[in-house]
Amino acid sequence: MNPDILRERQNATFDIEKLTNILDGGAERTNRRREIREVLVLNDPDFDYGTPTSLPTMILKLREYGISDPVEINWYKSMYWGTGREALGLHYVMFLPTLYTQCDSEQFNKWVPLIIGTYAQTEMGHGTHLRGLETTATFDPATQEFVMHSPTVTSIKWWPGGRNPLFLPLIFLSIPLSASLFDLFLSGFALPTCSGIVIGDIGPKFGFDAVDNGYLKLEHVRIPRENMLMKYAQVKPDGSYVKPLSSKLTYGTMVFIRSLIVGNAGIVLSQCCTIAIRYSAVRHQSEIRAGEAEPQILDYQTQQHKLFPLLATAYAFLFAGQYMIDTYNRISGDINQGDLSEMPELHALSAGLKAFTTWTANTGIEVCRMSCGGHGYSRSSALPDIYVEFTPSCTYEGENTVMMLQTARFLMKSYRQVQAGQQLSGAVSYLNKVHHRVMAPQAVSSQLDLNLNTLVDLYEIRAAMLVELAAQSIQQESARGKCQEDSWNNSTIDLVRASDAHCHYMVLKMFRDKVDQIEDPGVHSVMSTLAHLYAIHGMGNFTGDFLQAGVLTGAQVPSVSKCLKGLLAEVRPSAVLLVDAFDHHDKMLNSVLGRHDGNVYEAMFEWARSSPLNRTEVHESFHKHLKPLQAKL
Ligand SMILES: CC/C=C\C/C=C\C/C=C\C/C=C\C/C=C\C/C=C\CC/C=C/C(=O)SCCNC(=O)CCNC(=O)[C@H](O)C(C)(C)COP(=O)(O)OP(=O)(O)OC[C@H]1O[C@@H](n2cnc3c(N)ncnc32)[C@H](O)[C@@H]1OP(=O)(O)O
Ligand SMILES: Cc1cc2nc3c(=O)[nH]c(=O)nc-3n(C[C@H](O)[C@H](O)[C@H](O)COP(=O)(O)OP(=O)(O)OC[C@H]3O[C@@H](n4cnc5c(N)ncnc54)[C@H](O)[C@@H]3O)c2cc1C
Repeated sequence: MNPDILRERQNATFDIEKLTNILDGGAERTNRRREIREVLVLNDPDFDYGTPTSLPTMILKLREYGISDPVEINWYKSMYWGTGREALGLHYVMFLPTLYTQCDSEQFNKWVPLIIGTYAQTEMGHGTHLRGLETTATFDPATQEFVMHSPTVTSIKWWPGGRNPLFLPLIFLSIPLSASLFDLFLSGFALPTCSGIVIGDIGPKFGFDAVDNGYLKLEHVRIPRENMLMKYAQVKPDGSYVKPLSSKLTYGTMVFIRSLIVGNAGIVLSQCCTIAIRYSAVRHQSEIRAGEAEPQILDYQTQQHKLFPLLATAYAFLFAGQYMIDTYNRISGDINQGDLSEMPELHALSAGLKAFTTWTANTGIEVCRMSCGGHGYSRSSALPDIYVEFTPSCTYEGENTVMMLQTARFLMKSYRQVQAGQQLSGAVSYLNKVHHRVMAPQAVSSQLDLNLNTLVDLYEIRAAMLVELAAQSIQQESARGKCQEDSWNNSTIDLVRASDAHCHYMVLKMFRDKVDQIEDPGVHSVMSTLAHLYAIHGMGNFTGDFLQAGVLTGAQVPSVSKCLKGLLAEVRPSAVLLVDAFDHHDKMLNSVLGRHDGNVYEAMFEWARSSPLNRTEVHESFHKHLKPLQAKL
């Protein structure tokens, strides 16, 4: 083991295993996750790590081991495939959940055990604006069929992931059927028997290469009436239409996946922090004091400033992910019982946190990569591949700006309810105080009150102020004679800023609540330090907001930076231990720089030597191209 890494792991001030258990949701979950990883994957003789041919093996293994719990499926898949996306991802996180939530019982029993499918909602002309989708579904009572058709080039279904070229069970959305906006259809197209179907691949992408994103053009293709997913809405044999409780129930799968993405952003950021911080502990470069040995780059304050706030953010997002999925499960359970009262709040929370966490993680991955210098640009680091695979999450499952505006819609509606004298509950209850809050600066002293609860309050006031400013922008636009829609559009910069601040406050609050639950003194102490770092770092980035909200004075601004520097130094001794607690296995991380043993240089040389370009002493291209040319010169 690299001596630097060894030294970093001595004198731990907290129990790493206990922190890993907290991240997993308990010791039992940690043990089960490791059992799946060590026994069912790594020690399985049939396991050939991540090669395409192993996809069928993976499916059969999941059945052989009786792994059916969605989270355990994901543990198995992520061990099998490492940090990359894989062809079945969409099947597990969109196709199956749609069947689970949108099929009636007869359809569920008929289809769920049997098929692998994709989710074809987006069209070439519309991804965000679902009410603009053009694919038609016309019911033919004479044959009890729906005629599916792509009337225009822009209506061609575009992007469905995992588009199996042989058998194409897919769920797709078509344009409105009477009062309902969308209905989901399951259409088992076995290509040889279905004319009128044109499918193909949409071509090379920025990444996401393990997933074959395709296109689908339908020319008056007929499918049985029974293929409409009928849990919430039905078309009867006589063609009459039974409306769903809410047209938004069709959007349920998107809410589910957005809820998952929040935690996934934390996982991906934790992977990158593991790589960059372990590497920074073994990389020596330049000198701090002339004549002395080259220091670990982790001892440079700038390196700590790049990485430690991201480390804190990774923990924050992992805890936010736990909160989000728990909230999703609770509210979707109520929805299943017919209680839709919290559906708007679930939509607003999942949409906003999905955008907030993916935007931040996306930027963070690049900071981690660049903090590793040239070796960060090498594929051996895994960081370029992680970035390429993660960055579309800012676009898919709801383009981030649009998602932030959905949250803003909910915030504006809540603000208006407060103005009308209503008492709010839930995540926006802080708006109840928006008119009564004394936004006086803290005590005159130039020292910041570092109590975590106080910091959460400051973020709450900042969010409330920005919500009010956005609402006032809309009111001012209306007062200038603009229609409601133009008033909204002319305020969308403020609206996104308000949603971002709302999400920032929510994430810090969740972090604080999680820290409050930690009983082990050592773990509580180090997590409290990270939560403070997360809050103070945010105050440094958005100082203007806190000044404008009147909760920070000009005299206190220098202490924000001073406090930040102190927290960076406080985290330094525990940095490697904090990434060890993420418990990412070398095989899954697949990074020469992020190895648990820190033996980077030896592994990098071996990695380079294994390159196909190094299979022969002299590359074949010399004999094929250069040598003949030299002979002619
Ligand atoms: C089974 C496995 C389980 C666990 C495994 C564990 C972990 C898994 C591990 C990793 C997984 C993590 C990450 C996944 C990684 C990758 C995923 C894999 C592949 C990704 C492939 C990508 C697929 C896709 O992209 S699918 C297509 C996605 N498309 C969208 O999201 C479309 C976005 N657009 C919209 O949602 C809507 O058009 C809109 C923007 C919301 C606007 O719609 P509309 O114009 O109708 O709405 P209005 O703005 O007019 O508002 C009307 C009204 O409706 C309310 N509303 C809107 N949406 C919703 C909703 N979803 N729910 C509830 N209510 C909604 C809105 O609030 C308005 O209400 P009010 O009028 O009252 O304000
Ligand atoms: C890797 C990947 C995989 C995908 N997999 C699937 C899949 O399996 N199934 C599927 O159905 N789809 C899939 N998609 C498609 C994805 O859901 C859409 O790309 C996404 O919903 C965005 O829609 P769009 O591409 O039409 O972008 P647009 O909505 O056209 O966005 C373009 C720009 O317009 C802006 N904009 C749009 N509307 C508004 C508004 N109301 N207010 C302000 N700004 C606005 C956006 O902010 C953005 O800047 C995938 C996409 C990617 C990248």
